[in-house]
Amino acid sequence: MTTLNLIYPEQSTIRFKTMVFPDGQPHIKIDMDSVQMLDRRQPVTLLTRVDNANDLLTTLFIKNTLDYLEFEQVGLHISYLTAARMDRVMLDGEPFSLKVVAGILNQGGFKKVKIFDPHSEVSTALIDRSYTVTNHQFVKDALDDYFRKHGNSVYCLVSPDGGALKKIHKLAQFLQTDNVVECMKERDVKTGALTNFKTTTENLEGQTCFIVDDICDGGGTFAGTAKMLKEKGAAKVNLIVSHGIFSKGSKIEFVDEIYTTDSFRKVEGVQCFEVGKYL
Ligand SMILES: O=P(O)(O)OC[C@H]1O[C@H](OP(=O)(O)OP(=O)(O)O)[C@H](O)[C@@H]1O
Repeated sequence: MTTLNLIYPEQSTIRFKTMVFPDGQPHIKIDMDSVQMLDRRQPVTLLTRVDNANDLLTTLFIKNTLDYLEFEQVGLHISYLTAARMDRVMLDGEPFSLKVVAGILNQGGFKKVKIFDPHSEVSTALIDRSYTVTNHQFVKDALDDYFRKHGNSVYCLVSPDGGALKKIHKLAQFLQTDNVVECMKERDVKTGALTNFKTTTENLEGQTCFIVDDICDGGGTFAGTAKMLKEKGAAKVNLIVSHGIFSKGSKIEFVDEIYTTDSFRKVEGVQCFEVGKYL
């Protein structure tokens, strides 16, 4: 596969240099020697994080460069998509950010777009020719790693809220388990405050729980959920999140171990897998 890999440049088939001009404009230069021998009718995949406005612009600049070079089939693999959480107008006076980001990506005219564990189906609904790459294999790898280190034990998968609930049963099917604990939380979208952590599961005595979700930002969702699970007897509460932002650090109260990927950035102090394997 021919790749232009911004996440792991050393693995890129097409070599390039990225830079930022003094006025802040991002720029890319493709090493023409590395494209000379390529058949431009064959597919090229651009792998990138789209975690800020400059990444978005760089992505479109690269597509434009490849268009000029007459590559015919350029696909885009996105490890982390900025604004994926803003999948509706949350409050009057705020934008529908994901719609804007999707509109920009659609300008690129990519042949196919794959997104690793997007926050909701709104991303693939708005982005042309786009597909979700599920978290299934990543979660399986995390569980295998955990049980290799700690020995096998009875475990349950936990969905912490409504967003995660939509995905957890397909994951459970993939992992061939039916031990799923459904939880709920409430978020005040004005203040971000989290309250009302609850679940209908009564007893988790001795269980090893794995909370599975797309993003850990400040970690409040997971501290609140883990506290509740431990009050119900859980022996261990671990967290598996595809995208580790960890805006308040990677130590989360009541959570024992954390698995994430470098989809957003490489995270120290937790088990951080390379996202490239899953894209
Ligand atoms: O680490 P935190 O700061 O707690 O944020 C992470 C949570 O935020 C997002 O969900 P959101 O609250 O937007 O709800 P939803 O999944 O039900 O849409 C995400 O899916 C996590 O559940």
